[in-house]
Amino acid sequence: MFYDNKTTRVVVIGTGFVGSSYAFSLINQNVVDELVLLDLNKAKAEGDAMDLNHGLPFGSPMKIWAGAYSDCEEADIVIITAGANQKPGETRLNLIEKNVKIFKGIVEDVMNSGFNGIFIVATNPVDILSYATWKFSGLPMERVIGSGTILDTARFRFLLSDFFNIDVRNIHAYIIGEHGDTELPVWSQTRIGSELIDRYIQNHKPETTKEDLDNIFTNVRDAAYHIIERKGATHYAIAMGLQRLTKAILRNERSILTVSTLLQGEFSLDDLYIGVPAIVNKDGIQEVIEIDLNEEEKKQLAHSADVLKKAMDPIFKLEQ
Ligand SMILES: NC(=O)C1=CN([C@@H]2O[C@H](COP(=O)(O)OP(=O)(O)OC[C@H]3O[C@@H](n4cnc5c(N)ncnc54)[C@H](O)[C@@H]3O)[C@@H](O)[C@H]2O)C=CC1
Ligand SMILES: CC(=O)C(=O)O
Repeated sequence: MFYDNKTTRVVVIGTGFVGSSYAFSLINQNVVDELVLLDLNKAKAEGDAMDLNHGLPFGSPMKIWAGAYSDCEEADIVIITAGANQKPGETRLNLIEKNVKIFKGIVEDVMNSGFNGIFIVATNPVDILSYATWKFSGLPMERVIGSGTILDTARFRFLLSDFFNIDVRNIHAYIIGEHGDTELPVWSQTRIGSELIDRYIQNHKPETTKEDLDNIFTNVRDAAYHIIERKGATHYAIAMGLQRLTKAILRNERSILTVSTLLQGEFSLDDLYIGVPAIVNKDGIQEVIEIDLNEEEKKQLAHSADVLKKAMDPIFKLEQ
């Protein structure tokens, strides 16, 4: 891996909007030595590999090719961005049946290659497909990571930064729960610089109303609908989030990111993947950070988990 000078390899399965934007983000950040692109539409993966290779004289040396499942054997990370995306008006949960079927085939093919690295899952509904990948692969939960609410947290931090006119890097805030309609903002732990948000408002922007804050969250939760209505897909920001997650793994960064991971009693939840803060290192998930939630946030998280469980139960009962 990168941190111990071994050649690093990432395989991207699904080079649509998200997969190809992720590949572009990876090469611009000099994150990996070898990048393999794989798609059902082989010509698309080949075209992307050619196009990205032609950019290398402007970047750093690396190898990029359109490959096959056998290339997964040597991969540190296989990232799955394949499958259906939402059409205008569709929820992420509407995609469950078709994408679980696609995932069964993909994960089996990856595992048959002898793959023994870390899966990152981005396809929606991402919490349920991460759980499916964990089940289908038989890998330890540490090595199957969903993008979870990494994107929602970024949207939240951006909108807070915009509202308070403060550098986004000084906004410390999390969205947790389902990457979807039942996600929640952790207002009780939100900080601007080192000040809790309530105190920051009192001291610096006392005209802020509850409605202002509610609007910020609503725009986070509904961002995908707003973007899909306008351009059919969201891909740049998630690509950058996936690149950030990849770097945290390959460089053993121990970054705290709101990823989708298996809960085993944390937050009083069990046997589901859901977005929560966790430390990410070279082995994947090092530890879930069980942040303090207030009573309302606990209820909202329990509701989000309940909605996910109800959506996934029929699928996984059928699988058994
Ligand atoms: N987790 C997150 O925050 C986000 C997740 N997404 C999700 O990412 C997924 C991909 O979205 P887009 O890239 O916009 O879709 P897209 O339609 O542009 O790309 C999907 C690609 O998957 C390929 N594919 C389908 N079945 C395959 C298989 N069995 N093997 C290999 N490749 C296969 C297709 O040929 C296509 O190139 C969707 O489920 C979308 O909802 C999108 C944005 C953010
Ligand atoms: C599509 C999606 O999941 C998002 O942009 O949040």
